[in-house]
Amino acid sequence: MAVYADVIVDITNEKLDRTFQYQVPEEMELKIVPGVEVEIPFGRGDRLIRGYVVETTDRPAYDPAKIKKIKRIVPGRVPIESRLIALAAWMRERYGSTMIQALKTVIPIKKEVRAKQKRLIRLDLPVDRARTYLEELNRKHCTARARLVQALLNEPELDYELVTKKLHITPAVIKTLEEQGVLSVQAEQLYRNPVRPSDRQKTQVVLNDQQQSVVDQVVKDWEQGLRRTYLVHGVTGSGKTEVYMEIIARVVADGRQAIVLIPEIALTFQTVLRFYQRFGDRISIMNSRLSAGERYDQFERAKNKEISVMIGPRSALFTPFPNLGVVIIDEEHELTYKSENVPRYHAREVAIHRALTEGAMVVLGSATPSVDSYYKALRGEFGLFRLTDRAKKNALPHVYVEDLREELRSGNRSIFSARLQELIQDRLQKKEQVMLFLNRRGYAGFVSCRSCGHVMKCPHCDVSLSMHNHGRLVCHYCGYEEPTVKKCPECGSPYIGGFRAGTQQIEELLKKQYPQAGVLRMDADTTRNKDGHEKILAAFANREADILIGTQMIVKGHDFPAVTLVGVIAADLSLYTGDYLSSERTFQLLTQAAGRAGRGDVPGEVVIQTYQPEHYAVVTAAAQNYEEFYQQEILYRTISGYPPAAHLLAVLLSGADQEELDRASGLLIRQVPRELEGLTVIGPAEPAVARINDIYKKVIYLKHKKYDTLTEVKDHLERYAMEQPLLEKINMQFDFNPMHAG
Ligand SMILES: Nc1ncnc2c1ncn2[C@@H]1O[C@H](COP(=O)(O)OP(=O)(O)OP(=O)(O)O)[C@@H](O)[C@H]1O
Ligand SMILES: [Zn+2]
Ligand SMILES: [Zn+2]
Repeated sequence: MAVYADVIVDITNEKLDRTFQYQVPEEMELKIVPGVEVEIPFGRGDRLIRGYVVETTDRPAYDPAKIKKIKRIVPGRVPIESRLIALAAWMRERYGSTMIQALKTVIPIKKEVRAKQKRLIRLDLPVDRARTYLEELNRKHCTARARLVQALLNEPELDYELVTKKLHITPAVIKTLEEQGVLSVQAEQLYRNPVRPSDRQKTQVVLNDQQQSVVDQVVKDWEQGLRRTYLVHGVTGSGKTEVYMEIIARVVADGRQAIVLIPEIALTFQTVLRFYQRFGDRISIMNSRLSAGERYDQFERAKNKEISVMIGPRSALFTPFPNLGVVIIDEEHELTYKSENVPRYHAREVAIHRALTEGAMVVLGSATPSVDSYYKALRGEFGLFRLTDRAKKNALPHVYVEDLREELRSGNRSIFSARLQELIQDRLQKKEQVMLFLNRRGYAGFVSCRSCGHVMKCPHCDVSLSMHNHGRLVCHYCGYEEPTVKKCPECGSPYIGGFRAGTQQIEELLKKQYPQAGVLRMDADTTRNKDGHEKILAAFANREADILIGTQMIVKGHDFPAVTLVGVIAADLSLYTGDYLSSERTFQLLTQAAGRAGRGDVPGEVVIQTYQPEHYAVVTAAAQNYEEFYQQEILYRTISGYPPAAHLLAVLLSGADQEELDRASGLLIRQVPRELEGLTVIGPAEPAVARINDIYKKVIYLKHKKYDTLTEVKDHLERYAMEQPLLEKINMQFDFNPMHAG
């Protein structure tokens, strides 16, 4: 059978989907795979040009007699483009998508956008005068200006964006200082080739024994040509970032490049500055605010080896470094590493695959490693290192767990426990700051008893049931339903229902109870406007308010030294999100929230409020005991057959016509090859949100011990869908080991 190849001739073009089909000469058949660079006759004159194979097929797109033949495979070194196309092909197969969707994920799209001019802020005062000025600002409590001058004293040149977005300083403040002659704002050209006056040696710390031992072992492997994945489990503040930088420095010294993935929310000014001080303009920072043009420029600079280190969120993983040496993934447990767009890839898996094919290593780091990575580390798949001590020796905060059932029993109906109220009062008096955290993630419609803590769960899936609009309790995995209860089946109490508490409600209560307190609220409502996010954080950093209320947006990466109390209003909100990750997520959120308290000189306190004080996620988080949490959690995953003990594939179906969708999902579920041993089929069920904008949704779950079995099923369903007219009207997407609730 003849084989045809779709070839792309200009991958920098916006139209990645413009491919041209060629016939593959028989002798090349085994070598023609996605990514291979080929020479092809092109256009009327059949002039020879180069292109890349993106896909092969046995179906000709048009009359086979008119399809030209590939001339030859371009010999020599495999260009980075080839490797990225091969990576896209791997992602397509592993996660399920079209080749074009995969290519668009991996390859930056060049648009005719004029890149915005980058600006730089430079200190214009001599250092001693700047110091005097800083003292004066501090005396007058001009906190925003003081913070900027302090930052400029640490690093005399700063990226403008960095200062406004990450240091939370408003343009007005910069303007004022500029008018006073303290600093000047300059344009990009100067930025690109800056004279770097700062003495970098000064900022380099001496690694402690634990840190040094990690670096030594990784470097030893590196020098011996061993390429592995490592997991660094280090408590908050244990100095993981220093370890990363040391490893990067070693790799860069060999002429290789490094990618550092950091969740955008944790990509704070302090972090960026540390990399900047160490590697100067060999680094580049990526964030989601960059225009397509800016992103493209950055990738070009990476390809041309103008930079050696790329720092950014998930998509920075595709930086086209020609000679990649290491990929670092900080906060590797973060959900944002899993893409919510097709192909729904996980950056950790893709990083490991990319590293494998390019001879690079991978370093994962977290204070609360994902159960998935820890499982692999314990099995020897990843090298495991532990950093058990804080580098600066300041103590971890004291954690109180407050039982909300007890509060109810003793007549306290407020959403603040007696302990939290007392501690808030104390901090207001001492003029220290408080963060209150409502861990609402996604849709949490669980039903629980406020008297005994009982939670309504699915009898088949061991996840919490969700209350739906139609007044029934539904399991998001298997579709099991039961009527809403009026009385607690455990204790008979009438106080059973959905948990309802919003950030706005908390704000109103606080204002009533502590009229003297300045309160800021950060949630989807208050951050809707452009820069709303930054303005709130800036105001809090400037101590314009005593209390900051927020959702998970406030727990990550922000360093507020005056915060000495953190309250978690209801740990239960993330304990029962109706999916198998809820305990893991809760443990991480509680640990991270606790990590916000006592970053300065005064030790911190944390109050965790819950109806389930005996839940292992709460107990182990309060004790800061990861090992114990992991042991309990892996037991649950193993018994219930959830990842990493088994793999889960969600087949997401959607369509505008409910009746068609029902028929299509019925057809599809009958196509699942049930004879495959060990395969569990669940559904079709309604997901958490069963209808959005009049588009109906259904989900089928497939479970198996082996990932590859699930990709086989996926391939089978894809083929079936292409031939079945009804399924053409239905949108079908695959999500392997889904991480987003519902
Ligand atoms: N060996 C060291 N000697 C002195 N200070 C250190 C050392 N290593 C790290 N530090 C300092 O300790 C603080 C915490 O270090 P770092 O941010 O690297 O920790 P981390 O593990 O990445 O923290 P987190 O998990 O909170 O992000 C930083 O201020 C850093 O400069
Ligand atoms: Zn009860
Ligand atoms: Zn169920």
